[in-house]
Amino acid sequence: MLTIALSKGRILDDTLPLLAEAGIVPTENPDKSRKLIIPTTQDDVRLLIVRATDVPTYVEHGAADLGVAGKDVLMEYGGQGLYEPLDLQIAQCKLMTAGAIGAPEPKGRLRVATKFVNVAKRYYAEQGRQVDIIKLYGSMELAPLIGLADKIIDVVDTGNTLRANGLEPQEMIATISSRLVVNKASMKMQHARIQSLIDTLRQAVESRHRG
Ligand SMILES: Nc1ncnc2c1ncn2[C@@H]1O[C@H](COP(=O)(O)OP(=O)(O)OP(=O)(O)O)[C@@H](O)[C@H]1O
Ligand SMILES: O=P(O)(O)OC[C@H]1O[C@H](OP(=O)(O)OP(=O)(O)O)[C@H](O)[C@@H]1O
Repeated sequence: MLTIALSKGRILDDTLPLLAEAGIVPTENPDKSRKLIIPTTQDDVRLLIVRATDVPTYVEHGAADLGVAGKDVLMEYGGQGLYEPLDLQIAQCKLMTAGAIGAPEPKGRLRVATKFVNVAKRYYAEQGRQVDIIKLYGSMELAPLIGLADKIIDVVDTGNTLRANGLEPQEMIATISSRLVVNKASMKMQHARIQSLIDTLRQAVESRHRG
């Protein structure tokens, strides 16, 4: 059995057409179903529906053989516990700092609100900047508006969410897309099978970006 961990929403929506190219189609609509284990048209392949931030955990521990996770989530998760063989070039966005439009740069310690605590620590440590990181789980854009923080670190695509809240994008930390991740033991034990799936997905990604 091959188990693939995916999160509902944009990752699922953008990954299903790629899996379909490999002949893997869920037997029920994962967006509508309440089930968390979804069989596919291939008897020996199933999907696990997990939170986006939990995908690396399922795959590193071998609860799933493969998964799809945003590079932002992988950077925050850290470690060397996973193979990351393929950029699926989906869910593309940027990880950025942002602050209130026109706000002066604070002189002393910077207060930064984010759900990417580890990324934030690393980023400011590299710059030698003293910061207080404030962990949030969502609605980050609120923090500078309400005086909880000077800046946020979040993913930005169109910039509409920032603009709607009087914020502007500032420094670019990383360009982001979703990656196929593979459990290390699975990659050894089921090498031929997983490698052939990676090859098929790579071709699907390449042909999509050619035409
Ligand atoms: N507006 C966006 N445009 C493009 N890609 C995005 C955007 N927002 C997030 N992403 C990417 O898609 C991935 C999944 O995002 P999604 O919104 O589905 O989950 P999440 O809300 O981050 O996770 P959770 O629901 O567990 O908090 C993110 O990790 C990021 O890489
Ligand atoms: O720059 P933008 O295009 O506004 O995208 C950025 C927003 O997208 C994400 O939220 P969410 O997953 O809620 O995004 P969604 O609104 O696209 O569903 C993210 O947390 C930002 O708030």
